[in-house]
Amino acid sequence: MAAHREHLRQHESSTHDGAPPGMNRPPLLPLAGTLLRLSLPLIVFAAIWGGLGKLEQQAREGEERQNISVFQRTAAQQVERLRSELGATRIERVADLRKLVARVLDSRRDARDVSLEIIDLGGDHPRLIYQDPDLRPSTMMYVEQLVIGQQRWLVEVSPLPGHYLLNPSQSVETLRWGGPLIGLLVALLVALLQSRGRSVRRQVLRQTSALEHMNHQLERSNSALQAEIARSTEAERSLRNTTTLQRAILDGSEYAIVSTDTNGLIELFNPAAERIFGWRADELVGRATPLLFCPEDELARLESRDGPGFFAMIDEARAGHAAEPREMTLRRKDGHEFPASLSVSPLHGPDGAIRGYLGIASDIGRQKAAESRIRFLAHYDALTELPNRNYLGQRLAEAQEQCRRRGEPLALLFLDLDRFKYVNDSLGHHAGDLLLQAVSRRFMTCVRAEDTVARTGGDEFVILLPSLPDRNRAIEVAERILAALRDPFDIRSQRLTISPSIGIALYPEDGDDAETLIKHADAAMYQAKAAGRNAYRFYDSQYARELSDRLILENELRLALERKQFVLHYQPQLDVYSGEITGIEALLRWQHPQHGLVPPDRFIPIAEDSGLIVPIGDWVLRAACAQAHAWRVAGLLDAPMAVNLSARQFDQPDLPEQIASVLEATGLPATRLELELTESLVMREPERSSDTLSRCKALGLTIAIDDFGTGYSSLAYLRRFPIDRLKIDRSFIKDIVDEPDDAAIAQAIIAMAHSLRLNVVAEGVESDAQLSLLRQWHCGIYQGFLSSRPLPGEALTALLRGMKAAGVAELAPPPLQH
Ligand SMILES: Nc1nc2c(ncn2[C@@H]2O[C@H](COP(=O)(O)OP(=O)(O)OP(=O)(O)O)[C@@H](O)[C@H]2O)c(=O)[nH]1
Repeated sequence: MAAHREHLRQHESSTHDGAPPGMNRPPLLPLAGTLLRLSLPLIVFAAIWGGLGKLEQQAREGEERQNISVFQRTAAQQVERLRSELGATRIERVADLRKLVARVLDSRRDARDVSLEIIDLGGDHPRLIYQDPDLRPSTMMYVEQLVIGQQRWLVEVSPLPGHYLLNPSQSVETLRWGGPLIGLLVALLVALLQSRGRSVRRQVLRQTSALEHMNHQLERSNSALQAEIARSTEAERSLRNTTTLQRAILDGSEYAIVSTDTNGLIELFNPAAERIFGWRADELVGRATPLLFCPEDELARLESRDGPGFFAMIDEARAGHAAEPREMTLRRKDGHEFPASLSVSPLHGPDGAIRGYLGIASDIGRQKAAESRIRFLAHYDALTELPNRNYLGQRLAEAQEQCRRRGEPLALLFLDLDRFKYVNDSLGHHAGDLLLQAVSRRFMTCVRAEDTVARTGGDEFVILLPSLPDRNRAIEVAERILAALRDPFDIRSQRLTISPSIGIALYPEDGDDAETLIKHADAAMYQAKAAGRNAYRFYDSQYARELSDRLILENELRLALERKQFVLHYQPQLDVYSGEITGIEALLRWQHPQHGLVPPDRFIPIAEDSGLIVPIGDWVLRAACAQAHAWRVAGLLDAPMAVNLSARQFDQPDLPEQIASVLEATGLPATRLELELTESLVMREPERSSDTLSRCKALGLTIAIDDFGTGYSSLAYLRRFPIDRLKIDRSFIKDIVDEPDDAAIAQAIIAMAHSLRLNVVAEGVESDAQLSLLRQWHCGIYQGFLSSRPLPGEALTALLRGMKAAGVAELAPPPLQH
């Protein structure tokens, strides 16, 4: 209202001043305004005055014209009368005439209203005959010539004073004064009307502005009302949704939701509550909590057992606070108790007062079980339920501390099952698991209660023997374990035998801390494995060092490929008679950044054991094929390239496809690739080997058996394989000159190979004498230092270029002369 009044005040002041509020009007404007306001009355005044003045003028002129005509008529009558009166009389003299005239005129003086003057025009000069004594100069005059006898007179008639006046009549006079007066009055009226109009306009403006303001107010209230209506519609909708949502939450909740009044009488019991407590809602509504779910003595017990329990929570709810969920034991209808999480919070009515309580409970039995399982798994192995590596660490630390204090030794046995992988591979993982469980149980029978048997991973176990009287006790346990596993296990109706390899480390002599002890026991276990398995070994620092060197080498070997530390050396194979190059063998070398060229026998076994041989072998195959192709393209050499294959490579099911793709990638024809496989490799699984070799052979490759003679296999047996060549191991060639037995064996191999139509290559030929014997025995090809050491690719390329330039095809020394 105050704002409205202020608005009106501002509006009024703006309409009064004729300028918007806050604006300074120039001082001339009021004057101009006043003049503007006065202009209409002035115009009206002038118009009326002018109009009535014109009327007065016309009336006056009319009156004058009328007076003149009356006067002229009267004057003419007077003159006519005079003529008639004078005409009747004989006048001899002017003086007589004058007298007569005077007399005539005087006789009717009283009745007359005009004066006369008669002038004689008969003489030389006009002569005044008669002049009325009452004659007064006048603006009106009637003149007529009067001829009487011989006399010519000019009669001038003038009105007597007071007669035929030209003064306006009363009405004209009224008009004369009435004009300005009426003009003034009308102007005043106009001014009055103007002022009234302005005031009315102001009033109308004020009312209009007030109406507009009210209109605005109305619009505002209208939109506020509409917003309010929309809000309340929305609130209604959301309330409906909330109610549906609440119902859905109550029905769908996995938590038991129970609401009570302030006296603890149940009002609501949701489906989850029915499930959890075993009561139906209709059995409980109106009954009192909490005794339904927890008997009094149980509540008291809870209070004392769990500290601030149920009642503390209710007290908190009564105080208006939602209590933190508490874990407590609750009871089902059938009396069964279960661990639960319960929270109680107050329910407030619209006035803010507490109108009841809401309890939310969940059965945390499974959660508790899961927690205890997690706790268990943090310390125990899930499969065998033996302590795990983590828990072993704790126990070991405790035992060590105890032994240190007591000055007693301690033994750590590291056990790994021998060839456990085969159990998994042949009978499946599940059988492997069952075996691990059975083995664990047997281990437990071999130790005292204070000992710890832990499973540290896979098929590895650690047995901790604290407070040893002496090292014999460790031996005793190790032997007991070996003996315990000697009896077969019955796993899924299969009788299985498994043995362990055991490494033993002693505290304090083999290590002062847990990590070292475990590492050394592990190293000793490797030694037991190396010694043929199913055995135990005490830690031996020398052996451990070697093992550690080997591990270091293995790690370096893993990086060698990507660091491009491998190189190929090539050794030519020569015709024993002509000395021509009939083939090249690719030999792998490791260019170690610190140790220089590492001999293959130092790293190939490691590569094979670790599986690294597969990617390395693949690299060898590609590099050798690429080099052979390069020599062919350069026109330097067109002989087969021999590449050694490891067992792991050979075992790859898609080996032929891999070789085919390498040949395609490098461009080398299959006929220019020879695969060398050791005798023991192909004899491992003869059927599979035969199949793989046939598939390789089908590509067009040549197959050679390497190191022949070392694998104790019979040549007759080898015939079953699709092979092209035999390579006699250098150990047989080495002494053929001096050892007749070796010579006989070599000769026999060559002869038998010939009978089977196989080519024979003698390896490791270093002397002319050896070569000469080989020639005698018709061994077709040889390879060895005698002709060339294995050479780097560039060196052999240079050699081949030299031979080509010299036009020689033989690399061999000149044949010996006998
Ligand atoms: N069934 C089963 N096998 C497992 C489990 N953990 C690891 N293994 C297998 O156990 C085998 C352990 O093999 P290794 O110890 O390396 O080799 P091995 O065959 O025992 O041979 P050696 O130890 O050299 O005698 C691997 O094949 C793993 O896959 C397990 O929990 N259950």
